[in-house]
Amino acid sequence: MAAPAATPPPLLEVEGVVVRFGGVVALAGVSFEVGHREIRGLIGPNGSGKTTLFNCISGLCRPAAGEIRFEGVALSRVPRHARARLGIGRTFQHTALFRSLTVRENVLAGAHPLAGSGFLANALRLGGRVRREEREAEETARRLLALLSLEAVADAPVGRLPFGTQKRVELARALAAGPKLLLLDEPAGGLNHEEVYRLARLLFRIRREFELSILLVEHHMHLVTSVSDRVVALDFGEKIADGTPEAVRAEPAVIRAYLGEGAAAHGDAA
Ligand SMILES: Nc1ncnc2c1ncn2[C@@H]1O[C@H](COP(=O)(O)OP(=O)(O)OP(=O)(O)O)[C@@H](O)[C@H]1O
Repeated sequence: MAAPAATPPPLLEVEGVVVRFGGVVALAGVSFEVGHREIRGLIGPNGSGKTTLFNCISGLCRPAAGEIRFEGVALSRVPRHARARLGIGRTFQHTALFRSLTVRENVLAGAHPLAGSGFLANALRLGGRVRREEREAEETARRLLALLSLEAVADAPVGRLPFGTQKRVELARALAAGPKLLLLDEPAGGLNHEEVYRLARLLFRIRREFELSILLVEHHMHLVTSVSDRVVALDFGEKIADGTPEAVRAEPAVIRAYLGEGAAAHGDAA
């Protein structure tokens, strides 16, 4: 009889991660998982450790203890620059774009073939392959500009665009690199009600079309609870809840963290 097939590991496993900044414990042994094609919300009041956790996953911050695994690979062994190639993409709370370049150039930078081919190979003999990858990158950029409704501003310098549009450019740039996991840091920041609604539909579409998972840091509670399959909540660097959006919203520790002592008896979080 054939042995049962081994279950593949979750896409991302965060295990006992600890980060300290001097006397401040930013993460106090946090553990959770992100499944394949899952939209996972990450919530918590200001200073609860969400950005620090993103920084540990993307390699900007090194945990003092614990481990993070991506498709079973321990990230402590993977340098920061190699994590994008593994399939980890990210957007930032305050965007990190090339402001003087156009929207199209920024998106192309995310998909640039030299990232895959290597400068030396390009210089020596792989000209044909690089040209093909260049064409593919342009096609990817064209598709992403259409998906994110950026065609009309494709040739405008990013720095002159409204913040909400810049956030879409950053999302397009992150997608251009073909991530398996997308870390989104407050994508709804500065968006109006109608734009938040469109963002929710866009996140579902991105998951479906790119077959990826999303870890979403967001203060906009309605967005998080309407798009996430599961939500993890932090407070002062500790995990205080992990489960369905409904269960996490109703969790007394979450209500206390958002609304203060005494609130838990009265209702759910925001
Ligand atoms: N580079 C740093 N040096 C010192 N302390 C830091 C540093 N980065 C974060 N902290 C502290 O670590 C804790 C967690 O901060 P973090 O930015 O991860 O929280 P957050 O949940 O992302 O907050 P916000 O919702 O306001 O973005 C806070 O107490 C913060 O002051």
